[in-house]
Amino acid sequence: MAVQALSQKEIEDRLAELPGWSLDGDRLARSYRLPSHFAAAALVVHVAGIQEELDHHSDITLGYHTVALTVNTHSVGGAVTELDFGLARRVEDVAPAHGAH
Ligand SMILES: C[C@H](O)[C@H](O)[C@H]1CNC2=NC(N)=NC(=O)C2=N1
Repeated sequence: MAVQALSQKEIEDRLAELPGWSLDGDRLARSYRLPSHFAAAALVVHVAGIQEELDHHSDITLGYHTVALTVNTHSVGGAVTELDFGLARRVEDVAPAHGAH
């Protein structure tokens, strides 16, 4: 079945399982702090690999000791879908190993 926009309630239910993530306008968002700039850059590269694997891509901003991600699903007009939560969960799985919090 084609991917569908999630309802507000479906988004809230899924956000409750993803501490640190929030809805920023029409995008799922999270910022991480990292112990160094290189650690932040390494997280970006790791996430890029996951995004290529999933064929689903966030907008990522690399800061000094920060990485900020926002994502929605272009193919449904920029709504939040299960694909966005799938990416968020994968990022959560790898972020701690980079010292992200
Ligand atoms: C052709 C390719 O599958 C699509 O362009 C993918 C790539 N990455 C994507 N990323 C995001 N965030 N939304 C999409 O709809 C999307 N579509």
